[in-house]
Amino acid sequence: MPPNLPPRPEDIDPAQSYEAIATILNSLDALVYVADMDTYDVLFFNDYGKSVWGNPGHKKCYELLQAGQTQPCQFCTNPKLIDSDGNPCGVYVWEFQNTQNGRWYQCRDQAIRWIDGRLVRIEIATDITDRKTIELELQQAKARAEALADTDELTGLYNRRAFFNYGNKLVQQAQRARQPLSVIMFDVDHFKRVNDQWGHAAGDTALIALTQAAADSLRAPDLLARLGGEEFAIILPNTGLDDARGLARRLQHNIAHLPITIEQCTFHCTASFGLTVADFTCQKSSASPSAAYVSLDTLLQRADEALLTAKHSGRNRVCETPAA
Ligand SMILES: Nc1nc2c(ncn2[C@@H]2O[C@H](COP(=O)(O)OP(=O)(O)OP(=O)(O)O)[C@@H](O)[C@H]2O)c(=O)[nH]1
Repeated sequence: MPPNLPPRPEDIDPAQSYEAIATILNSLDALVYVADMDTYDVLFFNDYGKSVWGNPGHKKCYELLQAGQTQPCQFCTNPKLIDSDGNPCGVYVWEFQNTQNGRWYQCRDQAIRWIDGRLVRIEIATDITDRKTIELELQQAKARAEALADTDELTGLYNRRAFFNYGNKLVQQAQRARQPLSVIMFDVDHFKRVNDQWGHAAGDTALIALTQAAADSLRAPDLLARLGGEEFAIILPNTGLDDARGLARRLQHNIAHLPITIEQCTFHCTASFGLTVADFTCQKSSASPSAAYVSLDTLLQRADEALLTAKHSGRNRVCETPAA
C-alpha cells in the first residue's frame, strides 16, 4: 500500500474497525444506544449518553434512562419495531420528554440483528428541547389569543363572536339529539340613567355584578354571552319552555334584588327578558314542516322580539314567543 494513502475499509482488522465505529458514535451530539429486545440489557451506550445518564453498568435500559423505572416502560417502542413475523420493520420516529432530566428528545428507533443474531433495539435520540419549548410557548400563546378573542373584556363572559360560534354547535347538537333548546335575551332597563346618575365606571361595576348574578344561576352546559352594551343572551341546551321560563323569572328576580354598592351608596337595576324555545323533539311533518330546522339566528330574532315586547309593556318582566 502506498505510504500516504489511508487504509481501505476492508484492510482494517475487525478490532480496529469496532474502535473506529465506536469513535464515530462517541463523537455524535446525540444519544446512541443498543439494548437487547428480550432482556433490555444495554449492549452499547455512547459517550453522549454516559455524559447525560451516567455509566450503564449492569442496568437495564429502562433503569438507566428513566426515573424510578423498575420494569419495562409502558411506552417502550419494541412492539412497533418488529412485524407480525418478528422481523425488523424499519425506523420508528417519535418525540418524548425524558423522565430523568425533563428534556425533550426526538428518538429514531429500529430493530436490528446484533452480531450474535439476537434482536436488539438501536435508538438515536437528539435533544430537541429548544425547539419543543418554542413550540409549547407558541401553542400556549395561540390558546391564550383564542380565549381572548372569545372573551368580553369587561365582564369576562363570552362575546358575540363566541356566542355564535359555540351557540350554532349547541343548536346543531340539539337538532341531532331531538332535544328542546331555549334562548333567553335580556337587557338592563334604563341603563343610560345608571350611567348618567352614577357615572360610567359605576355602570361598568353594575354590569359586572349583574352578569355574575346571572352566571351563578346557570348550569355548566348553558352558554351566557354579552352580545354588546347592556344586552346579553343565554342558550339553554336540553331545556323546554317551562324550565326556561322558570329560569328567566329567577334571573329577573335576582337582578332586581341585587344590591349594587358604589362609594357607600346602594342602588338596584332591573332587566327585561325575551324567551323562545326550539322544540327539536318534534318530527318534521306536514303539520309542523319547519319544527326540526331552526337556526340560532332565527331563535335570537324571536327572543329579541319577545324582549322588545317586555320593554314596551313596562320593563322588568319576562315575555316569550311561541315555540319555533
Ligand atoms: N357603563 C357602561 N355603559 C354602557 C356600556 N355599554 C353600553 N352602555 C350604555 O348603556 C346605555 C344604553 O342605553 P339605551 O340603549 O338608551 O337603553 P337603556 O337606557 O338601557 O333603556 P332601555 O333599554 O330602553 O330600558 C347607553 O347609555 C350606553 O352608553 C358599558 O360597557 N359600560
